[in-house]
Amino acid sequence: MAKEASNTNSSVTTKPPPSPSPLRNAKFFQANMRILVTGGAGFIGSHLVDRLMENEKNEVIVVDNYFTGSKDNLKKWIGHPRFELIRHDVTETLLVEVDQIYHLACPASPIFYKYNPVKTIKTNVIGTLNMLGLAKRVGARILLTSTSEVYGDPLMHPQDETYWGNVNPIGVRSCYDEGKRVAETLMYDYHRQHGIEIRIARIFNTYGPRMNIDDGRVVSNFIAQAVRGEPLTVQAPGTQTRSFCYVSDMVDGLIRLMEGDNTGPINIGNPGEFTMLELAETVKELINPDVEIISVENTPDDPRQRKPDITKAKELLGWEPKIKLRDGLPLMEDDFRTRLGVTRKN
Ligand SMILES: NC(=O)c1ccc[n+]([C@@H]2O[C@H](COP(=O)([O-])OP(=O)(O)OC[C@H]3O[C@@H](n4cnc5c(N)ncnc54)[C@H](O)[C@@H]3O)[C@@H](O)[C@H]2O)c1
Ligand SMILES: O=c1ccn([C@@H]2O[C@H](COP(=O)(O)OP(=O)(O)O[C@H]3OC[C@@H](O)[C@H](O)[C@H]3O)[C@@H](O)[C@H]2O)c(=O)[nH]1
Repeated sequence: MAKEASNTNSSVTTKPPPSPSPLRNAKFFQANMRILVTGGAGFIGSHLVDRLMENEKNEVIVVDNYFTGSKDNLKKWIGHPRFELIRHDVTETLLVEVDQIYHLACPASPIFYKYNPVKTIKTNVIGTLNMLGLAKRVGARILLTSTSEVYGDPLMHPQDETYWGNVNPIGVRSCYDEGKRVAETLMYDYHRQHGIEIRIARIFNTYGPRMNIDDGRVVSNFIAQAVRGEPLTVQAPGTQTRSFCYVSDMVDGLIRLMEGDNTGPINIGNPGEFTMLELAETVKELINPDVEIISVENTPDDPRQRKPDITKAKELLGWEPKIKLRDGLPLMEDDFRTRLGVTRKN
């Protein structure tokens, strides 16, 4: 069992972690590392699965209820002897024997997480409890994909992990923001009370191929609009900022966090910060200079600024993003053009 040399509150750990399966130490049977990815049919999850499957020592089990994910994202692995796909909702208990759990299951786009807010809370709270219960039973290490939304509409800029956030507890985004905050609390309580090995990633806005075309998040919206020749819808005022991380960088950060000795929470994101108007102008310039940029109404509680301080990720994980927005957008454009069936004009 790896030593728990965590960087934050884990010095208060009271119990040793549960033992993993005896097969780990078996003399004649070299078991593969068996890894569960919840939400593995989604955008980040499917890219993570691709990377994990590259290692021949890994067996990967995906559970997903296909609310926002799709089997299509995993089609190259279906039928592979080291891969299993299970239709399962994490709000129900799950019994599988695994060594690591990447717990991603949760709708991530605001229009989807607000669609059924009670279900979003259940997914974050009951779903995380179930995965922690599983980790406890089988002695697995568990990583939670938390979010920059735990900082709410931040009063500290850029945000580092010591900031406790500015979150509306009763707003339309609370099902997600507060749900993830409780999920983080549960992770730490299982760690302190039961010795579970935990990892918490606070993910900032991530983009890349395989995002749902109608996902509703800003990068996928703008790219789909530019490819279709429709106006780019900047939600007012357009001066709000976000920092966008390309998905391959994100997956690299998640794996480093899982494999390392630090519990987190650790921000994983790209500190390059843009207003939504700047993003629209960049997409227009790179993808379709003929499209209009229009201002549309915003939704309540939209955070006004967001940028990760990634000092901790650099120091503790040796990680920093490599792909700049201007290089990542065209990679995503290719994927969207293929799926939308719209070729480039010469
Ligand atoms: N993409 C981002 O910018 C971002 C930012 C911060 C945090 N995150 C977190 O990363 C994770 C993945 O995000 P994503 O962008 O890939 O989103 P996504 O919506 O593409 O993927 C989420 C996956 O979880 C599945 N799912 C949802 N509820 C489930 C349930 N109850 N049981 C089983 N499966 C369920 C969905 O069907 C989908 O496949 C989420 O936990 C999200 O909160 C993402
Ligand atoms: O068409 C659009 C969509 C969105 N926007 C704006 O773009 C910004 C980003 O919005 P998105 O919906 O992409 O995402 P948000 O930053 O609000 O939430 C995101 O951040 C953290 C993650 O946990 C969430 O999963 C993710 O969706 C917002 O200011 C929004 O008002 C537009 O200007 N136009």
